[in-house]
Amino acid sequence: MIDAALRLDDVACVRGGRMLFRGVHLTLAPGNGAMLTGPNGVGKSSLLRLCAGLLPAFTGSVARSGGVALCDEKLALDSDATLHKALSFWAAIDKADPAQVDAAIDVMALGPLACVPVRMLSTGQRKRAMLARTIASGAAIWLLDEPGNGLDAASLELLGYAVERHLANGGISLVASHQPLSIPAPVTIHLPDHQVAPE
Ligand SMILES: Nc1ncnc2c1ncn2[C@@H]1O[C@H](COP(=O)(O)OP(=O)(O)OP(=O)(O)O)[C@@H](O)[C@H]1O
Repeated sequence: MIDAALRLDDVACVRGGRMLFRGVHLTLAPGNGAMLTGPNGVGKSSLLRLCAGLLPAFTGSVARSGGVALCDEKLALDSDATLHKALSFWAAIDKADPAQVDAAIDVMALGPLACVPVRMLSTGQRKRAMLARTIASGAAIWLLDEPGNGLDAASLELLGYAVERHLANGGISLVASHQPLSIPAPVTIHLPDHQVAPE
């Protein structure tokens, strides 16, 4: 992950004909974490999609170096497969070491559920499974959209620990949340500060 980098230069985003934000600058190097804050609808998910390359910037530029994992509200795990099999499927596509699946399951304390079909997981357990998928991917750049949704206090601690370890290993994280989260992120982009005032 030595070469991981994420850089936004003067980025603006338009969706549905409306400018959501503009003038966003961000430079993240190995070991750097940032938070993306603001109320519902301000454009946090849109900015993460921009960073993932799934949405074009209206103006400005987005540059990435290293693999990207976007963890949002979509489950994207085979609901009929066991958790271990569903995670292994994606790890193979990501060309990740299969051992990383077991490690990710451990990090998110999902060991007792490894043989349970994904469809039987609770809301919080599914969220932990999606985070485990991100961890197992081995991607350098983690884009986490509301990763605390549905997590209990113990799971929130696991999330904080996982991000901390990822950064210590030279990864990068950008985390969108409308609620405070206890995760390492010295940089904050508060999106309401980048909104265009209505005329
Ligand atoms: N595909 C789309 N086409 C048009 N507008 C969209 C599209 N997706 C999202 N929007 C609009 O863009 C705005 C920002 O949405 P976004 O999901 O980025 O906000 P958010 O800050 O992540 O919100 P939340 O905290 O509720 O998740 C919203 O007004 C939303 O309706």
